[in-house]
Amino acid sequence: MENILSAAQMRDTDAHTCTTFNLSSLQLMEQASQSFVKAFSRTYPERYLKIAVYCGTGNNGGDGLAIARLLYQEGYNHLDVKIARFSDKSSDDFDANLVDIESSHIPVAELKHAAELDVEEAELIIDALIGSGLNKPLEGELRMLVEKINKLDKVVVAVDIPTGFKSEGAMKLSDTVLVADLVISFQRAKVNFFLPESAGFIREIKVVDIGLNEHYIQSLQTPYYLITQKDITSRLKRRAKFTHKGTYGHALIIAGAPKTMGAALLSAEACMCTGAGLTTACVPEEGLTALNTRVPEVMAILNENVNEDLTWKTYQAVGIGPGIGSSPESLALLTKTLKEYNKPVVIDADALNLIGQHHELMQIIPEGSVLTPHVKEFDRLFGEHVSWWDRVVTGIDRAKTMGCTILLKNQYTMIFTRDGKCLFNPTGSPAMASGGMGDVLTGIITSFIAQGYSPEDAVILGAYIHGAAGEEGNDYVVPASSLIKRLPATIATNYST
Ligand SMILES: NC(=O)C1=CN([C@@H]2O[C@H](COP(=O)(O)OP(=O)(O)OC[C@H]3O[C@@H](n4cnc5c(N)ncnc54)[C@H](O)[C@@H]3O)[C@@H](O)[C@H]2O)[C@H](O)CC1
Ligand SMILES: [K+]
Repeated sequence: MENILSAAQMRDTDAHTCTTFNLSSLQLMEQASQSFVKAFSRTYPERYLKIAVYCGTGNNGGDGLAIARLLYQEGYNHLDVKIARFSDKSSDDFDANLVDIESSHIPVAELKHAAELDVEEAELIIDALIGSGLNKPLEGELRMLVEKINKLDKVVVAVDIPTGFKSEGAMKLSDTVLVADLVISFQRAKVNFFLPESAGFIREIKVVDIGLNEHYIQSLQTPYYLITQKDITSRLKRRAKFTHKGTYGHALIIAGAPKTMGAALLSAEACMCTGAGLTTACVPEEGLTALNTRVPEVMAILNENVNEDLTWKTYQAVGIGPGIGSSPESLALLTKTLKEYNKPVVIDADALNLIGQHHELMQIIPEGSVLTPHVKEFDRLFGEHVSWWDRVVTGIDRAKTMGCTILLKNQYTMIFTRDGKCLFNPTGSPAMASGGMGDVLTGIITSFIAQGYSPEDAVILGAYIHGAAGEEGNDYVVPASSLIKRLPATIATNYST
């Protein structure tokens, strides 16, 4: 997994890299600027593009000056630099780069006030005003300048971090941020890039290697990690020769009510297609024909007969919740499951809402269980939150205190582990924003547990594979039932590469 660093850890790595690699901070700035220019010229190869580089007077501004010089050398000759000099402070490396640029042919203008900016001829603006050094919300002249640039409606490419964007901590949608079409960020994505509030400020992100000491970075402690494909390949086990259905476990999916049988069908079919040796669905009698017709591979027990028909030890994994509703019978079934199945349970949808309404059930959730809420279910369980950052804080805390893995669904789904980490899943697409997706995920995770994966690995694999299957084909929308059909192939591609 890739660890995600705080701004302070980034500064620390910066200094450590200079010492261990015998580099000056100016040389590191040059490396970072070269990496930016490489990524920039791949995205915007047109050398006639009119570009304005807006620089602050710290190291982000220093990068901006070096970037302008390097772009000019690369043939981007319709280029000018604007320096926002709203204070007397400047960094040494900014000053050094200013000397270099002043001896070049690039026009440089200094703004002492935001009001001095009237027309902007450039088609594209490079934002090098402030990066990771942001220490308070934008105000005064800088805020006015950023608001003015935002109104220009130009393409904006930010250096490292958009000006005014906090790399960690709670964001407010009312914050003033220079809205970026693209952020070319140094070495690691910043944690707030993964939270939904960032959508209003950032359209696309590219992370470039600037030559920081990776060995050192990996030694740094952080609660935040990004899941990579390697984590999936290293976890997924091949199906060995001479194995049989008994090798891959028997999963029980408790789902569905007469009017919401679709949830049970999707969940059970996803469980089967993820590779559980056997899948049984516990459903109402009204759903039996649908189940037998739609997924003949899945066996059934009737939820009204559970007391006679259910033998817990038959099942290596149990998933409960999709479409069960909130009837007293569902509450009784959930309570029975949590009390009697003394292994981890995958808890989703209506089961989470029932726990939200009957908080005493929290106490009987088996150790190691998996909770898979979407944002509303998360808030019903743990209380209202005003920002996604606050949810991250709560998720980390609750996963530890409950001894459970909590998966909070999102564009970058967050997985809170029992040992206090927050893992971001990179796969998935807005095409997956449609009904039934969560039911499918419950089936996938339950299936991986039945096959012998630990609940935490099952969640990591489940979130990644679910998202990867949704991305395939780049479709406008992926109905949950089509995603299920892709699962066997998606799993196979991820263990064979
Ligand atoms: N390891 C790396 O990632 C490298 C990063 N580089 C670049 O350096 C910046 C960070 O530079 P720094 O000098 O620390 O800060 P900034 O340039 O972002 O900010 C300058 C300065 O601005 C002041 N300030 C902060 N908040 C406000 C505010 N709200 N209003 C007004 N002024 C404000 C504060 O005093 C800051 O110090 C990083 O993003 C990269 O672009 C290196 O070039 C290479 C290695
Ligand atoms: K910036």
